[in-house]
Amino acid sequence: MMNYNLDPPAVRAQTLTVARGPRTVLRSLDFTVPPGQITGLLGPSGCGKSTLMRAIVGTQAKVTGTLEVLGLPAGAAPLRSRIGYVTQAPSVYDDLTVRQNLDYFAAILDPGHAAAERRRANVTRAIADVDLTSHADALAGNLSGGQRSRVSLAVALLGTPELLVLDEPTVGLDPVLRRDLWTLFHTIAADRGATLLISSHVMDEAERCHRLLLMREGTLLADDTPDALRTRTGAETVEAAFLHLVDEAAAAGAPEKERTR
Ligand SMILES: Nc1ncnc2c1ncn2[C@@H]1O[C@H](COP(=O)(O)OP(=O)(O)OP(=O)(O)O)[C@@H](O)[C@H]1O
Repeated sequence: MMNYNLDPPAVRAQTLTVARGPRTVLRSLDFTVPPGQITGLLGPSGCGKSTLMRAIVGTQAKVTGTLEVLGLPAGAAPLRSRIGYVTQAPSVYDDLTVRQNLDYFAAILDPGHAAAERRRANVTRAIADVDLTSHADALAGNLSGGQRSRVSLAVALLGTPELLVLDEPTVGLDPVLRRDLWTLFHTIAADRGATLLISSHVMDEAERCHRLLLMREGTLLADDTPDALRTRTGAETVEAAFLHLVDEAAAAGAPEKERTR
């Protein structure tokens, strides 16, 4: 398929390798993440999704190879305000209200008396973005799991980031909340032109992404659209396509593994 998107990629990795302790957990990855789209990072638990996200946001040590984010080396200081990152554990203070949580993070992001008005507007907008306006004055400790996840997401949206990196944002949520969050992700991509990189190990969420990076054991099995993956493998679902690629890689890689043992 021709690629008419001439914008520079939001993320570009070349021979990206990451070690954690004595183990190599990402092995020579080559991929790009196109701007303004939702890219899903999918693979089983422990395959390296969080490690890859940490490398992209610049919090991971022992990264080698090339990793450019929004045209700059990953971890470069100017990227801090251009990237929103939500980790798996919601970073929310239970003894503060939703608005107070947002006020706190806004003060770190955009400090100073002169910025007070802008901070207030950004906090109100971020709360509205995640549909929590009616709960703005509720204590975070009294919110449901899904609402707490949305507070974390609102924190990430505060600085109107160009790149949102969301580590398993829907884990543990019921199907209705998961659907609502995916609707919100699509709205953020469409309305703001933001790039979203979203990890999940739930394969049905893959169908909601524009593009997919399928991972297994620190390697990339595929970097494609859901449609192209299904067509290429003759599978009906992305899950079946993933399993097909796992079998294919195992068949191709087994002798190599034996040789390097
Ligand atoms: N602090 C650490 N020190 C050493 N190895 C680690 C550390 N954290 C993770 N690992 C290893 O790195 C590999 C990749 O872990 P990572 O958390 O990136 O996987 P993941 O795909 O995000 O998993 P999950 O879906 O369960 O969150 C795993 O084998 C894990 O055991």
